Amino acid sequence: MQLKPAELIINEDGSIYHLNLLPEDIATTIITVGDPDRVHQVSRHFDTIEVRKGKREFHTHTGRLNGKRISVISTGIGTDNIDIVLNELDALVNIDFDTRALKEKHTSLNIIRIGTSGAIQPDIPIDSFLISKYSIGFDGLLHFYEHDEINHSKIEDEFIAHTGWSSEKARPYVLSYSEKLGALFSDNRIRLGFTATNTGFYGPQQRQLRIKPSQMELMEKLSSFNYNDIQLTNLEMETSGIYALAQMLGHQAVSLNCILANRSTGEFSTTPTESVDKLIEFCLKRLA
Ligand SMILES: O=P(O)(O)O[C@H]1O[C@H](CO)[C@@H](O)[C@H]1O
Ligand SMILES: O=c1cc[nH]c(=O)[nH]1
Repeated sequence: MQLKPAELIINEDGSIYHLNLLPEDIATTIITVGDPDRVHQVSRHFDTIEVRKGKREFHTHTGRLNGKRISVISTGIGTDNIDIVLNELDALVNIDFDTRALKEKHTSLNIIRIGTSGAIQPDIPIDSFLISKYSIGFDGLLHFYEHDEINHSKIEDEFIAHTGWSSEKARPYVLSYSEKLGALFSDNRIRLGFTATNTGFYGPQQRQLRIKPSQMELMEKLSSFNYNDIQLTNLEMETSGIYALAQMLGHQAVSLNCILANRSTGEFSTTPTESVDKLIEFCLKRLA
Protein backbone atom coordinates (compact mmCIF):
# COMPACT_ATOMS: atom_id res chain seq x y z
CA MET A 1 0.00 0.00 0.00
CA GLN A 2 1.29 3.44 -0.98
CA LEU A 3 0.83 6.10 1.70
CA LYS A 4 -0.78 9.24 0.28
CA PRO A 5 1.09 12.58 0.23
CA ALA A 6 -1.18 13.99 2.97
CA GLU A 7 -0.62 10.92 5.15
CA LEU A 8 3.16 10.59 4.93
CA ILE A 9 4.36 14.13 4.30
CA ILE A 10 7.81 14.32 2.75
CA ASN A 11 9.50 17.69 2.25
CA GLU A 12 11.06 18.68 -1.09
CA ASP A 13 14.51 17.58 0.05
CA GLY A 14 13.21 14.11 0.95
CA SER A 15 13.02 14.78 4.69
CA ILE A 16 10.10 13.95 6.99
CA TYR A 17 7.63 16.82 7.53
CA HIS A 18 8.24 18.15 11.07
CA LEU A 19 11.58 16.65 12.05
CA ASN A 20 13.24 17.73 8.78
CA LEU A 21 15.32 14.52 8.81
CA LEU A 22 16.32 12.03 6.11
CA PRO A 23 16.22 8.30 6.88
CA GLU A 24 20.04 8.17 7.05
CA ASP A 25 20.17 11.04 9.57
CA ILE A 26 19.21 9.01 12.63
CA ALA A 27 20.85 6.28 14.68
CA THR A 28 18.88 3.36 16.13
CA THR A 29 19.70 4.62 19.64
CA ILE A 30 17.87 7.90 20.20
CA ILE A 31 17.87 10.15 23.25
CA THR A 32 14.85 12.45 23.51
CA VAL A 33 14.95 15.66 25.53
CA GLY A 34 12.23 18.27 26.01
CA ASP A 35 14.39 21.38 25.80
CA PRO A 36 16.06 22.15 22.42
CA ASP A 37 19.05 23.61 24.34
CA ARG A 38 19.58 20.21 25.96
CA VAL A 39 20.45 18.69 22.56
CA HIS A 40 23.83 20.42 22.62
CA GLN A 41 24.20 19.63 26.33
CA VAL A 42 24.11 15.95 25.28
CA SER A 43 25.99 16.06 21.97
CA ARG A 44 28.92 18.07 23.36
CA HIS A 45 29.97 14.76 24.93
CA PHE A 46 30.08 13.03 21.50
CA ASP A 47 33.47 12.42 19.85
CA THR A 48 32.09 13.47 16.46
CA ILE A 49 28.82 15.00 15.20
CA GLU A 50 27.74 14.19 11.64
CA VAL A 51 24.18 15.61 11.56
CA ARG A 52 22.89 18.91 12.95
CA LYS A 53 19.37 19.65 11.74
CA GLY A 54 16.24 21.25 13.10
CA LYS A 55 12.84 22.73 12.49
CA ARG A 56 10.46 24.29 15.03
CA GLU A 57 11.25 22.78 18.45
CA PHE A 58 12.62 19.57 16.93
CA HIS A 59 16.42 19.79 16.89
CA THR A 60 18.55 16.73 16.15
CA HIS A 61 22.24 15.95 16.47
CA THR A 62 23.61 12.56 15.41
CA GLY A 63 27.16 11.54 16.20
CA ARG A 64 29.41 8.92 17.70
CA LEU A 65 30.59 8.29 21.23
CA ASN A 66 33.22 5.57 21.69
CA GLY A 67 32.25 4.29 18.23
CA LYS A 68 28.53 4.03 19.05
CA ARG A 69 26.18 6.02 16.82
CA ILE A 70 23.64 8.00 18.86
CA SER A 71 21.02 10.61 17.97
CA VAL A 72 19.65 13.20 20.34
CA ILE A 73 16.42 14.99 19.47
CA SER A 74 14.37 17.64 21.25
CA THR A 75 10.65 16.98 21.45
CA GLY A 76 9.46 20.20 23.02
CA ILE A 77 6.90 19.82 25.77
CA GLY A 78 3.98 17.40 25.92
CA THR A 79 2.58 14.20 24.47
CA ASP A 80 1.07 16.02 21.48
CA ASN A 81 4.65 16.61 20.33
CA ILE A 82 5.58 13.04 21.25
CA ASP A 83 2.91 11.82 18.79
CA ILE A 84 4.78 13.69 16.04
CA VAL A 85 8.30 12.73 17.07
CA LEU A 86 7.70 9.02 17.61
CA ASN A 87 5.61 8.55 14.46
CA GLU A 88 8.14 10.43 12.32
CA LEU A 89 11.16 8.62 13.81
CA ASP A 90 9.40 5.32 13.14
CA ALA A 91 8.58 6.38 9.58
CA LEU A 92 12.26 7.17 8.97
CA VAL A 93 13.24 3.55 9.69
CA ASN A 94 10.14 1.52 8.84
CA ILE A 95 8.72 3.20 5.72
CA ASP A 96 10.42 3.28 2.33
CA PHE A 97 10.38 6.96 1.33
CA ASP A 98 10.86 6.13 -2.38
CA THR A 99 7.93 3.72 -2.70
CA ARG A 100 5.89 5.16 0.24
CA ALA A 101 5.25 1.57 1.33
CA LEU A 102 5.89 -0.06 4.71
CA LYS A 103 9.18 -1.93 4.77
CA GLU A 104 9.00 -5.71 5.18
CA LYS A 105 11.82 -5.80 7.70
CA HIS A 106 11.01 -3.95 10.92
CA THR A 107 13.69 -1.87 12.64
CA SER A 108 13.35 -1.43 16.38
CA LEU A 109 14.70 1.76 17.95
CA ASN A 110 16.04 2.25 21.47
CA ILE A 111 14.45 5.44 22.79
CA ILE A 112 15.72 7.01 26.00
CA ARG A 113 14.07 10.12 27.45
CA ILE A 114 16.29 12.38 29.54
CA GLY A 115 13.87 14.79 31.15
CA THR A 116 13.15 16.83 34.23
CA SER A 117 10.39 16.07 36.70
CA GLY A 118 8.68 16.92 39.98
CA ALA A 119 8.50 14.32 42.76
CA ILE A 120 5.31 13.83 44.76
CA GLN A 121 6.70 11.67 47.60
CA PRO A 122 8.53 13.56 50.38
CA ASP A 123 11.40 11.04 50.53
CA ILE A 124 12.50 11.55 46.90
CA PRO A 125 15.47 13.94 47.03
CA ILE A 126 15.85 16.97 44.80
CA ASP A 127 18.54 16.39 42.11
CA SER A 128 18.14 12.59 42.33
CA PHE A 129 17.42 10.38 39.32
CA LEU A 130 14.41 8.19 38.78
CA ILE A 131 13.62 5.58 36.10
CA SER A 132 9.95 5.35 35.12
CA LYS A 133 9.18 1.63 35.43
CA TYR A 134 5.51 2.48 34.98
CA SER A 135 3.74 5.50 33.62
CA ILE A 136 0.16 6.67 33.92
CA GLY A 137 -0.99 8.96 31.15
CA PHE A 138 -3.67 11.58 31.78
CA ASP A 139 -3.36 12.81 28.19
CA GLY A 140 -5.49 10.21 26.39
CA LEU A 141 -3.04 9.70 23.49
CA LEU A 142 -3.26 5.90 23.64
CA HIS A 143 -7.04 6.04 23.04
CA PHE A 144 -6.55 7.50 19.57
CA TYR A 145 -4.91 4.27 18.32
CA GLU A 146 -6.02 0.69 17.90
CA HIS A 147 -3.86 -1.33 20.24
CA ASP A 148 -3.41 -4.69 21.92
CA GLU A 149 -3.84 -4.95 25.68
CA ILE A 150 -0.55 -3.27 26.44
CA ASN A 151 -2.06 -1.21 29.27
CA HIS A 152 -2.60 -2.38 32.86
CA SER A 153 -6.35 -1.88 33.13
CA LYS A 154 -6.60 -3.22 36.72
CA ILE A 155 -4.25 -0.49 37.98
CA GLU A 156 -6.21 2.06 35.94
CA ASP A 157 -9.52 0.96 37.50
CA GLU A 158 -8.11 1.18 41.02
CA PHE A 159 -6.61 4.58 40.27
CA ILE A 160 -9.91 5.92 38.91
CA ALA A 161 -11.78 4.68 42.01
CA HIS A 162 -9.13 5.99 44.45
CA THR A 163 -8.96 9.48 42.97
CA GLY A 164 -12.61 9.89 41.98
CA TRP A 165 -11.27 10.66 38.48
CA SER A 166 -13.71 12.90 36.61
CA SER A 167 -15.40 11.33 33.57
CA GLU A 168 -14.87 14.68 31.81
CA LYS A 169 -11.18 13.82 31.57
CA ALA A 170 -9.57 11.10 29.44
CA ARG A 171 -9.32 7.64 31.00
CA PRO A 172 -5.83 7.31 32.53
CA TYR A 173 -3.72 4.58 30.90
CA VAL A 174 -0.91 2.66 32.58
CA LEU A 175 2.08 1.25 30.70
CA SER A 176 5.46 -0.28 31.58
CA TYR A 177 8.93 0.60 30.39
CA SER A 178 11.02 -1.73 28.25
CA GLU A 179 12.59 -4.09 30.79
CA LYS A 180 15.40 -4.84 28.36
CA LEU A 181 16.39 -1.22 27.85
CA GLY A 182 15.63 -0.29 31.46
CA ALA A 183 18.09 -2.95 32.67
CA LEU A 184 20.89 -1.03 30.97
CA PHE A 185 20.33 1.85 33.40
CA SER A 186 19.74 -0.23 36.51
CA ASP A 187 21.73 1.15 39.43
CA ASN A 188 21.19 0.80 43.15
CA ARG A 189 21.38 4.61 43.52
CA ILE A 190 18.47 5.11 41.11
CA ARG A 191 14.88 4.62 42.16
CA LEU A 192 12.42 2.81 39.91
CA GLY A 193 9.21 4.82 39.89
CA PHE A 194 5.65 5.17 38.67
CA THR A 195 5.47 8.40 36.69
CA ALA A 196 2.34 10.43 36.01
CA THR A 197 2.30 12.19 32.65
CA ASN A 198 0.22 15.37 32.68
CA THR A 199 -1.37 17.50 29.96
CA GLY A 200 0.00 20.71 31.45
CA PHE A 201 2.42 22.14 33.99
CA TYR A 202 0.07 24.32 36.07
CA GLY A 203 -3.57 23.27 36.64
CA PRO A 204 -2.97 19.69 35.48
CA GLN A 205 -0.12 19.41 38.01
CA GLN A 206 -2.19 21.19 40.70
CA ARG A 207 -0.14 24.40 40.60
CA GLN A 208 -2.11 27.51 41.41
CA LEU A 209 -0.86 30.92 40.34
CA ARG A 210 -3.97 33.02 39.60
CA ILE A 211 -6.53 30.36 38.68
CA LYS A 212 -7.49 27.46 40.87
CA PRO A 213 -7.20 23.87 39.64
CA SER A 214 -10.58 22.12 39.64
CA GLN A 215 -9.57 19.31 42.00
CA MET A 216 -7.05 20.64 44.54
CA GLU A 217 -7.23 17.42 46.56
CA LEU A 218 -5.91 15.46 43.56
CA MET A 219 -2.27 15.87 44.64
CA GLU A 220 -2.98 14.11 47.93
CA LYS A 221 -4.92 11.40 46.05
CA LEU A 222 -2.00 10.88 43.68
CA SER A 223 0.59 10.58 46.44
CA SER A 224 -1.57 8.24 48.55
CA PHE A 225 -2.37 5.88 45.66
CA ASN A 226 -0.94 2.43 46.32
CA TYR A 227 -1.42 -0.62 44.11
CA ASN A 228 0.32 -3.73 45.51
CA ASP A 229 2.95 -1.46 47.07
CA ILE A 230 3.45 0.49 43.84
CA GLN A 231 3.20 4.21 44.61
CA LEU A 232 3.10 7.13 42.22
CA THR A 233 6.42 8.92 42.43
CA ASN A 234 6.68 11.89 40.06
CA LEU A 235 5.04 14.18 37.51
CA GLU A 236 6.18 15.21 34.03
CA MET A 237 4.69 15.59 30.56
CA GLU A 238 5.99 13.04 27.98
CA THR A 239 6.63 9.55 29.36
CA SER A 240 3.22 7.91 28.84
CA GLY A 241 3.13 9.06 25.21
CA ILE A 242 6.63 7.72 24.58
CA TYR A 243 5.78 4.35 26.17
CA ALA A 244 2.49 4.14 24.26
CA LEU A 245 3.87 4.93 20.81
CA ALA A 246 7.04 2.90 21.35
CA GLN A 247 5.10 -0.21 22.29
CA MET A 248 2.55 0.13 19.50
CA LEU A 249 5.30 0.72 16.93
CA GLY A 250 7.60 -2.04 18.23
CA HIS A 251 10.38 0.03 19.83
CA GLN A 252 12.09 -0.12 23.24
CA ALA A 253 11.68 2.90 25.51
CA VAL A 254 12.77 4.07 28.93
CA SER A 255 12.28 7.42 30.64
CA LEU A 256 15.04 8.81 32.90
CA ASN A 257 13.99 11.67 35.15
CA CYS A 258 16.06 14.26 36.91
CA ILE A 259 14.01 15.35 39.93
CA LEU A 260 14.13 19.14 40.04
CA ALA A 261 11.03 19.83 42.14
CA ASN A 262 9.48 18.18 45.14
CA ARG A 263 5.79 19.06 45.33
CA SER A 264 5.42 17.56 48.77
CA THR A 265 8.17 19.63 50.40
CA GLY A 266 7.83 22.61 48.06
CA GLU A 267 11.55 22.61 47.17
CA PHE A 268 13.10 23.29 43.75
CA SER A 269 16.66 22.48 42.70
CA THR A 270 19.24 25.25 43.05
CA THR A 271 21.49 23.49 40.50
CA PRO A 272 19.16 22.32 37.70
CA THR A 273 21.71 22.49 34.84
CA GLU A 274 24.40 20.63 36.77
CA SER A 275 21.94 17.94 37.88
CA VAL A 276 20.68 17.35 34.34
CA ASP A 277 24.33 17.24 33.21
CA LYS A 278 25.00 14.44 35.67
CA LEU A 279 22.03 12.45 34.35
CA ILE A 280 23.26 12.97 30.77
CA GLU A 281 26.74 11.74 31.72
CA PHE A 282 25.30 8.71 33.52
CA CYS A 283 23.12 7.87 30.53
CA LEU A 284 25.91 8.23 27.97
CA LYS A 285 28.28 6.07 30.06
CA ARG A 286 25.72 3.28 30.04
CA LEU A 287 25.03 3.63 26.30
CA ALA A 288 28.56 3.78 24.93
O1 LIG B 1 12.76 18.77 30.95
P1 LIG B 1 11.80 18.20 29.98
O2 LIG B 1 12.42 17.09 29.19
O3 LIG B 1 11.17 19.22 29.07
O4 LIG B 1 10.63 17.53 30.84
C1 LIG B 1 9.80 18.18 31.78
O5 LIG B 1 9.92 19.59 31.79
C2 LIG B 1 8.85 20.21 31.05
C3 LIG B 1 8.08 21.16 31.95
O6 LIG B 1 8.90 22.11 32.51
C4 LIG B 1 8.00 19.06 30.52
O7 LIG B 1 8.41 18.76 29.21
C5 LIG B 1 8.34 17.95 31.48
O8 LIG B 1 8.09 16.65 31.02
O1 LIG C 1 7.29 19.85 38.57
C1 LIG C 1 7.73 19.58 37.45
C2 LIG C 1 9.09 19.71 37.12
C3 LIG C 1 9.49 19.43 35.85
N1 LIG C 1 8.58 19.02 34.94
C4 LIG C 1 7.27 18.90 35.23
O2 LIG C 1 6.45 18.56 34.37
N2 LIG C 1 6.87 19.17 36.49
